[in-house]
Amino acid sequence: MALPPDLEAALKDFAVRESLLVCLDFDGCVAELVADAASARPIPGNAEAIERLAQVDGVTIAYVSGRPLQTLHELASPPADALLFGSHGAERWMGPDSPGLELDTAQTAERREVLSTLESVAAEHEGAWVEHKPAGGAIHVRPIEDEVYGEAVLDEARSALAMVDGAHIKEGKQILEAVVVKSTKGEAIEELRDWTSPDAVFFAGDDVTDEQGFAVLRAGDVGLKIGQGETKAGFRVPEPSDLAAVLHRIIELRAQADSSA
Ligand SMILES: O=P(O)(O)OC[C@H]1O[C@H](O[C@H]2O[C@H](CO)[C@@H](O)[C@H](O)[C@H]2O)[C@H](O)[C@@H](O)[C@@H]1O
Repeated sequence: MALPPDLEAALKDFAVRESLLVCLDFDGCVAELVADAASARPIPGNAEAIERLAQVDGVTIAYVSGRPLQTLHELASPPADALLFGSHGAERWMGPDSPGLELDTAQTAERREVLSTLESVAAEHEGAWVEHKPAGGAIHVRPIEDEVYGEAVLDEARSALAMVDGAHIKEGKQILEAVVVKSTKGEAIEELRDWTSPDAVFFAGDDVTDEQGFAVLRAGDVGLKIGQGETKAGFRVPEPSDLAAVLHRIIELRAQADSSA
Protein backbone atom coordinates (compact mmCIF):
# COMPACT_ATOMS: atom_id res chain seq x y z
CA MET A 1 0.00 0.00 0.00
CA ALA A 2 1.32 3.49 -0.91
CA LEU A 3 1.03 5.69 2.17
CA PRO A 4 -0.65 9.11 1.91
CA PRO A 5 2.09 11.72 1.20
CA ASP A 6 1.43 13.68 4.43
CA LEU A 7 1.75 10.50 6.50
CA GLU A 8 4.93 9.51 4.63
CA ALA A 9 6.46 12.92 5.42
CA ALA A 10 5.49 12.69 9.10
CA LEU A 11 6.94 9.18 9.39
CA LYS A 12 10.26 10.34 7.88
CA ASP A 13 10.60 12.81 10.73
CA PHE A 14 9.20 10.45 13.39
CA ALA A 15 11.09 7.25 12.57
CA VAL A 16 14.58 8.72 12.97
CA ARG A 17 14.11 9.93 16.56
CA GLU A 18 16.32 8.09 19.04
CA SER A 19 13.55 6.62 21.19
CA LEU A 20 10.00 5.92 20.08
CA LEU A 21 6.86 4.89 21.93
CA VAL A 22 4.42 3.09 19.61
CA CYS A 23 0.94 2.82 21.17
CA LEU A 24 -1.72 0.61 19.59
CA ASP A 25 -5.42 0.15 20.08
CA PHE A 26 -6.54 -3.47 19.60
CA ASP A 27 -10.10 -3.95 18.23
CA GLY A 28 -10.67 -2.28 14.86
CA CYS A 29 -6.97 -1.40 14.64
CA VAL A 30 -4.59 -4.33 15.18
CA ALA A 31 -7.56 -6.74 14.76
CA GLU A 32 -10.61 -6.53 12.50
CA LEU A 33 -13.96 -5.97 14.21
CA VAL A 34 -15.84 -9.29 14.39
CA ALA A 35 -19.24 -10.39 15.68
CA ASP A 36 -17.82 -12.77 18.29
CA ALA A 37 -15.63 -10.57 20.53
CA ALA A 38 -13.77 -13.62 21.91
CA SER A 39 -12.56 -14.59 18.45
CA ALA A 40 -10.84 -11.27 17.61
CA ARG A 41 -7.16 -11.79 16.79
CA PRO A 42 -4.43 -9.58 15.30
CA ILE A 43 -4.48 -9.48 11.50
CA PRO A 44 -1.45 -11.68 10.61
CA GLY A 45 0.32 -8.87 8.71
CA ASN A 46 -0.14 -6.51 11.67
CA ALA A 47 1.10 -9.14 14.15
CA GLU A 48 4.23 -9.71 12.07
CA ALA A 49 4.93 -5.96 11.74
CA ILE A 50 4.44 -5.41 15.50
CA GLU A 51 6.82 -8.28 16.36
CA ARG A 52 9.45 -6.87 13.97
CA LEU A 53 9.07 -3.32 15.25
CA ALA A 54 9.40 -4.56 18.84
CA GLN A 55 12.89 -5.89 17.96
CA VAL A 56 14.10 -2.50 16.72
CA ASP A 57 16.48 -0.65 19.08
CA GLY A 58 14.92 2.32 20.83
CA VAL A 59 11.31 1.27 20.15
CA THR A 60 8.81 0.49 22.91
CA ILE A 61 5.47 -1.08 21.96
CA ALA A 62 2.42 -0.43 24.13
CA TYR A 63 -1.17 -1.56 23.77
CA VAL A 64 -3.81 0.91 24.97
CA SER A 65 -7.14 -0.89 24.87
CA GLY A 66 -10.62 -1.11 26.28
CA ARG A 67 -10.12 -4.86 26.70
CA PRO A 68 -9.44 -6.22 30.18
CA LEU A 69 -5.71 -6.78 30.67
CA GLN A 70 -5.99 -10.55 30.80
CA THR A 71 -8.10 -10.72 27.64
CA LEU A 72 -5.65 -8.40 25.90
CA HIS A 73 -2.78 -10.77 26.81
CA GLU A 74 -4.72 -13.77 25.52
CA LEU A 75 -6.12 -12.29 22.30
CA ALA A 76 -3.40 -9.87 21.19
CA SER A 77 -0.36 -12.05 22.04
CA PRO A 78 1.72 -8.88 22.44
CA PRO A 79 5.53 -8.90 22.14
CA ALA A 80 7.16 -10.12 25.35
CA ASP A 81 8.32 -6.71 26.56
CA ALA A 82 5.26 -4.72 25.43
CA LEU A 83 3.62 -2.43 27.98
CA LEU A 84 -0.13 -2.89 28.31
CA PHE A 85 -2.96 -0.64 29.41
CA GLY A 86 -6.34 -2.39 29.53
CA SER A 87 -9.89 -1.44 30.56
CA HIS A 88 -9.47 2.00 28.93
CA GLY A 89 -6.48 2.74 31.16
CA ALA A 90 -7.83 1.38 34.46
CA GLU A 91 -5.52 -1.68 34.36
CA ARG A 92 -1.83 -1.70 33.50
CA TRP A 93 1.12 -4.02 32.95
CA MET A 94 4.43 -2.17 33.12
CA GLY A 95 6.36 -5.23 34.34
CA PRO A 96 6.10 -7.88 37.04
CA ASP A 97 5.76 -5.32 39.86
CA SER A 98 2.68 -3.69 38.36
CA PRO A 99 -0.10 -3.49 40.93
CA GLY A 100 -3.32 -5.23 39.86
CA LEU A 101 -6.60 -3.36 39.72
CA GLU A 102 -8.26 -3.19 43.12
CA LEU A 103 -11.73 -1.73 43.47
CA ASP A 104 -12.67 -0.15 46.78
CA THR A 105 -15.94 -1.04 48.50
CA ALA A 106 -17.92 1.69 46.74
CA GLN A 107 -16.50 0.79 43.32
CA THR A 108 -17.25 -2.91 43.90
CA ALA A 109 -20.89 -2.05 44.61
CA GLU A 110 -21.01 0.30 41.62
CA ARG A 111 -19.61 -2.39 39.30
CA ARG A 112 -22.23 -4.85 40.55
CA GLU A 113 -24.93 -2.25 39.83
CA VAL A 114 -23.50 -1.53 36.35
CA LEU A 115 -23.57 -5.22 35.48
CA SER A 116 -27.07 -5.88 36.79
CA THR A 117 -28.35 -2.78 34.94
CA LEU A 118 -26.79 -3.92 31.68
CA GLU A 119 -27.97 -7.53 32.15
CA SER A 120 -31.56 -6.28 32.70
CA VAL A 121 -31.46 -4.34 29.42
CA ALA A 122 -29.82 -7.20 27.48
CA ALA A 123 -32.38 -9.71 28.78
CA GLU A 124 -35.13 -7.80 26.96
CA HIS A 125 -33.42 -7.84 23.55
CA GLU A 126 -32.43 -10.97 21.66
CA GLY A 127 -28.85 -10.78 20.43
CA ALA A 128 -27.69 -8.23 23.00
CA TRP A 129 -25.14 -9.56 25.49
CA VAL A 130 -23.06 -8.25 28.37
CA GLU A 131 -19.29 -8.49 28.70
CA HIS A 132 -18.25 -8.55 32.37
CA LYS A 133 -15.02 -6.65 32.90
CA PRO A 134 -12.86 -6.02 35.98
CA ALA A 135 -13.66 -2.31 36.06
CA GLY A 136 -17.27 -2.49 34.86
CA GLY A 137 -19.14 -3.93 31.90
CA ALA A 138 -20.21 -3.49 28.31
CA ILE A 139 -23.42 -4.23 26.44
CA HIS A 140 -22.83 -5.49 22.89
CA VAL A 141 -25.38 -5.22 20.08
CA ARG A 142 -23.28 -6.29 17.06
CA PRO A 143 -25.15 -9.63 16.84
CA ILE A 144 -28.45 -7.72 16.33
CA GLU A 145 -28.90 -7.55 12.54
CA ASP A 146 -31.06 -4.41 12.51
CA GLU A 147 -28.53 -1.67 13.34
CA VAL A 148 -31.22 0.90 14.12
CA TYR A 149 -32.73 -1.48 16.66
CA GLY A 150 -29.25 -2.12 18.06
CA GLU A 151 -28.68 1.63 18.55
CA ALA A 152 -32.06 1.87 20.33
CA VAL A 153 -30.92 -0.86 22.73
CA LEU A 154 -27.74 1.15 23.42
CA ASP A 155 -29.90 4.26 24.06
CA GLU A 156 -31.93 2.29 26.58
CA ALA A 157 -28.74 1.13 28.30
CA ARG A 158 -27.38 4.70 28.32
CA SER A 159 -30.54 5.96 30.06
CA ALA A 160 -30.47 3.12 32.59
CA LEU A 161 -26.79 3.72 33.38
CA ALA A 162 -27.46 7.42 34.01
CA MET A 163 -29.11 6.28 37.26
CA VAL A 164 -26.03 4.35 38.44
CA ASP A 165 -23.64 6.28 40.71
CA GLY A 166 -19.99 6.12 39.71
CA ALA A 167 -20.62 4.75 36.19
CA HIS A 168 -18.37 6.44 33.63
CA ILE A 169 -19.70 5.88 30.12
CA LYS A 170 -17.48 4.86 27.21
CA GLU A 171 -18.98 5.02 23.73
CA GLY A 172 -17.88 2.54 21.07
CA LYS A 173 -18.83 0.66 17.95
CA GLN A 174 -22.04 -1.32 18.55
CA ILE A 175 -21.19 -1.32 22.24
CA LEU A 176 -21.79 0.84 25.32
CA GLU A 177 -19.47 0.50 28.28
CA ALA A 178 -19.51 1.73 31.86
CA VAL A 179 -16.43 1.70 34.06
CA VAL A 180 -16.25 2.55 37.76
CA VAL A 181 -12.62 3.67 37.62
CA LYS A 182 -12.13 7.08 36.05
CA SER A 183 -9.48 6.67 33.37
CA THR A 184 -8.98 7.51 29.71
CA LYS A 185 -6.70 6.43 26.92
CA GLY A 186 -5.27 9.96 26.98
CA GLU A 187 -4.21 9.52 30.60
CA ALA A 188 -2.78 6.10 29.73
CA ILE A 189 -0.65 7.55 26.92
CA GLU A 190 0.56 10.37 29.17
CA GLU A 191 1.56 7.81 31.82
CA LEU A 192 3.36 5.75 29.19
CA ARG A 193 5.14 8.89 27.98
CA ASP A 194 6.29 9.70 31.53
CA TRP A 195 7.39 6.09 32.07
CA THR A 196 9.38 5.67 28.84
CA SER A 197 10.49 9.27 28.10
CA PRO A 198 10.39 8.81 24.32
CA ASP A 199 11.46 11.42 21.78
CA ALA A 200 8.15 10.91 19.97
CA VAL A 201 4.91 8.94 20.31
CA PHE A 202 2.83 7.11 17.68
CA PHE A 203 -0.76 6.14 18.43
CA ALA A 204 -3.13 4.26 16.14
CA GLY A 205 -6.82 3.73 16.90
CA ASP A 206 -10.25 3.57 15.30
CA ASP A 207 -12.85 4.37 17.93
CA VAL A 208 -14.46 7.15 19.97
CA THR A 209 -12.37 6.45 23.09
CA ASP A 210 -9.18 6.66 20.99
CA GLU A 211 -9.91 10.34 20.39
CA GLN A 212 -8.81 11.06 23.98
CA GLY A 213 -5.52 9.43 23.04
CA PHE A 214 -5.11 11.52 19.89
CA ALA A 215 -5.90 14.64 21.94
CA VAL A 216 -2.74 14.29 24.08
CA LEU A 217 -0.32 13.91 21.15
CA ARG A 218 2.22 16.70 20.67
CA ALA A 219 4.24 18.22 17.83
CA GLY A 220 6.38 15.50 16.25
CA ASP A 221 4.07 12.69 17.44
CA VAL A 222 1.99 10.76 14.91
CA GLY A 223 -1.72 10.01 15.44
CA LEU A 224 -3.21 7.54 12.98
CA LYS A 225 -6.97 7.13 12.65
CA ILE A 226 -8.02 3.80 11.19
CA GLY A 227 -11.20 4.07 9.13
CA GLN A 228 -13.86 6.73 8.84
CA GLY A 229 -15.27 9.31 11.23
CA GLU A 230 -14.26 12.62 12.70
CA THR A 231 -10.89 12.61 14.37
CA LYS A 232 -8.23 14.63 16.12
CA ALA A 233 -5.59 12.35 14.60
CA GLY A 234 -3.32 14.01 12.07
CA PHE A 235 -3.35 11.08 9.65
CA ARG A 236 -5.68 8.38 8.42
CA VAL A 237 -5.67 5.03 6.64
CA PRO A 238 -8.87 3.25 5.53
CA GLU A 239 -8.54 -0.25 7.02
CA PRO A 240 -7.02 -2.09 10.01
CA SER A 241 -4.97 -4.16 7.54
CA ASP A 242 -3.24 -0.90 6.43
CA LEU A 243 -1.53 -0.61 9.83
CA ALA A 244 1.12 -3.17 8.78
CA ALA A 245 2.38 -0.96 5.93
CA VAL A 246 2.74 2.00 8.30
CA LEU A 247 4.69 -0.01 10.89
CA HIS A 248 6.90 -1.56 8.20
CA ARG A 249 7.64 1.94 6.86
CA ILE A 250 8.80 3.03 10.34
CA ILE A 251 11.13 0.00 10.46
CA GLU A 252 12.44 0.74 6.96
CA LEU A 253 13.05 4.45 7.57
CA ARG A 254 14.84 3.69 10.83
CA ALA A 255 17.05 1.09 9.15
CA GLN A 256 17.92 3.57 6.36
CA ALA A 257 18.83 6.24 8.92
CA ASP A 258 21.03 3.74 10.81
CA SER A 259 22.87 2.63 7.68
CA SER A 260 23.63 6.19 6.60
CA ALA A 261 24.78 7.29 10.09
O1 LIG B 1 -9.92 -0.18 22.79
P1 LIG B 1 -10.10 -1.41 21.95
O2 LIG B 1 -8.93 -2.32 21.97
O3 LIG B 1 -10.54 -1.07 20.55
O4 LIG B 1 -11.33 -2.18 22.63
C1 LIG B 1 -12.65 -1.60 22.59
C2 LIG B 1 -13.68 -2.67 22.86
O5 LIG B 1 -13.47 -3.68 21.86
C3 LIG B 1 -14.26 -4.85 21.91
O6 LIG B 1 -15.50 -4.57 21.30
C4 LIG B 1 -15.35 -4.21 19.93
O7 LIG B 1 -14.75 -5.30 19.21
C5 LIG B 1 -15.54 -6.51 19.17
C6 LIG B 1 -14.71 -7.58 18.46
O8 LIG B 1 -14.37 -7.16 17.17
C7 LIG B 1 -16.87 -6.21 18.46
O9 LIG B 1 -17.69 -7.39 18.44
C8 LIG B 1 -17.60 -5.07 19.20
O10 LIG B 1 -18.78 -4.70 18.47
C9 LIG B 1 -16.69 -3.85 19.30
O11 LIG B 1 -17.31 -2.80 20.03
C10 LIG B 1 -14.36 -5.44 23.31
O12 LIG B 1 -15.32 -6.44 23.36
C11 LIG B 1 -14.52 -4.40 24.41
O13 LIG B 1 -14.30 -5.01 25.67
C12 LIG B 1 -13.50 -3.29 24.22
O14 LIG B 1 -13.63 -2.30 25.24
